[in-house]
Amino acid sequence: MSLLPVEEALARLLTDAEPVRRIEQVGLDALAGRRLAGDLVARLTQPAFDASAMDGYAVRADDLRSAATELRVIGEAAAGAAFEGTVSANQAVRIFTGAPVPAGADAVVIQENTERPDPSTVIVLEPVQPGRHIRPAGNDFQAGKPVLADGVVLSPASIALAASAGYDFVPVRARPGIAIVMTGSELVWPGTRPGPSQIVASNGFGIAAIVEAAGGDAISYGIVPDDRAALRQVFENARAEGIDVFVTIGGASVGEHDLVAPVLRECGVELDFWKVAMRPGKPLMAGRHEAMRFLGLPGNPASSLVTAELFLRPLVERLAGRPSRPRYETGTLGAAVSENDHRADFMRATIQQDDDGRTVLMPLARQDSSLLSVFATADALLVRPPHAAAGQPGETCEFVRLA
Ligand SMILES: Nc1nc2c(c(=O)[nH]1)N[C@H]1C(S)=C(S)[C@@H](COP(=O)(O)OP(=O)(O)OC[C@H]3O[C@@H](n4cnc5c(N)ncnc54)[C@H](O)[C@@H]3O)O[C@H]1N2
Ligand code: MOO
Repeated sequence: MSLLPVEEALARLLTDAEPVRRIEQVGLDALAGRRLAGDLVARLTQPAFDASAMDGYAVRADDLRSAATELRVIGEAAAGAAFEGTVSANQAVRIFTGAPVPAGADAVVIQENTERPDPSTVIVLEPVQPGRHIRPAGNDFQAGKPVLADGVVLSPASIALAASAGYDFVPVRARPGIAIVMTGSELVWPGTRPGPSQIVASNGFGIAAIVEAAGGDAISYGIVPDDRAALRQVFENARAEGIDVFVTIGGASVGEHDLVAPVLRECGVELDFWKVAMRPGKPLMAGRHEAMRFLGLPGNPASSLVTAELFLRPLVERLAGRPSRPRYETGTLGAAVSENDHRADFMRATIQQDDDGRTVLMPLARQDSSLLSVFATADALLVRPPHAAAGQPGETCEFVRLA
C-alpha cells in the first residue's frame, strides 16, 4: 500500500462513524458531562409541601391589620419536623427556613420584624401579604412533568435537579468503548522498574486521556507481548465485550516483531489503510471487523500521540455524538523552517502571542518521535504540508492546538 494523504485517511476513518446508540444507567456521582437519553420525568414534586423561605413566624395575614399585633406562639416548625396542629385566629408558629407551613397559616413574617416579649407571645411589627415568604408546593417542579430534555449534556445543576427529582441513576447515552492495547515484549507497567532492555509503557495513558477528553470510555487492555496468540486473544476479548474501537499501540511497522497488521488480518480485520503520508506516524493503520473499528497507532511516543490527536480524537468525538471541532487554525511562523518532503510534518511547537496579538508558532528544536520531554512542552502541532517550500518567520502557517 502506498502512503495515503492525511485528509484522505481521516475521511476514510470517519466514513459511517455514527453516534453510539446504546443507553446505560449511570449513578449521580459519575454523570458530569454525560448526555441524557430520553426526557427525564420528575418522580417527585418539589417542594413537596408549602415551605417557609425564611426564619420567622407562620401567621394568618388577616390577623395583622395594625402596625404591632400580638399573637400567641403555639408551637414550632423546623425543616424535617412539621408542626402538626392548625394555626387559628391570633396565633403564630415559630418557623424555620425549609419547614412545612402549618395548616391555617398563609404567610411567614421574618423574625427581624418581630419582638418576643415572652416565650408564648410574639409581637409582629408590620402587616404581611398572604403568601409572603412561602414557597408553594410544586413551585420548582411537579411529579410527572419533564424536568430535563432528551440529549442535554448534564451540567452540575442538572445533576442536582435529577437527584432532587427522585433519581439515583439516570439513563444516558453510552460512551463509545475504546480498548487500548499496548503491544511490545519490552514493555513493563509504570511504577515497576524496567529490567535490562525493557522500557516503561507510557503511550497508552496519554492516549486514554485523549479518548476521555473526546467523550469516549478508555478501557485499558494492558500490555500484550509480541506474541501472535496473545494479541489474537485480546482482540477476541474486545469483540466479545462489544468494544467500539480497538486501538493498538506499537508493532505497526514492518519488522519481524511488528505483528499487529498480520495478526489482525488473520482475525478477520479488513485493513482499510496502512501507512499515511505523515511524520511522525507513518505506520498508522485502520480497519474494521463487522461493527468494531480498529486503529493501529505506531509505537514511538510522539507518533502515537500525534496520530491519536489527528485520527482517534475526531473518531471518538463522532461516536460520542459530539460536534468535531475544526482542527486546523492559522497562525504566524516564528522561526525559519526547511522545505518539506512528501510526508505532512506535524512539528511539536509552542504558541506565543506577539505584540500585535498574532498567534506565533515556534517549532521546538528537537523533533525526534521518541521525545516525550519535548512533546510535553508543546502547545501545538505546526503543520507542514507535503512538499511545502522553506518557510520564513512572519509567514502564515497552519497548526493544530493541543488540548
Ligand atoms: N524499516 C523500517 N523501520 C521502521 C519504519 C519503516 O518505515 N521502516 N518506520 C519507523 C517509524 S516511522 C515508526 S513511527 C516506528 C513505529 O513502529 P512500531 O509501531 O512498530 O513501533 P514499535 O517498534 O513497537 O515501537 C517503537 C518504539 O516505541 C516504543 N514503544 C512502543 N510502545 C510503547 C508504549 N506503549 N509506551 C512507550 N513506548 C513504547 C518501543 O519500545 C520502541 O522504542 O517504526 C520505525 N521503524
Ligand atoms: O512515523 Mo515515525 O512516527 O516518523 O517515528
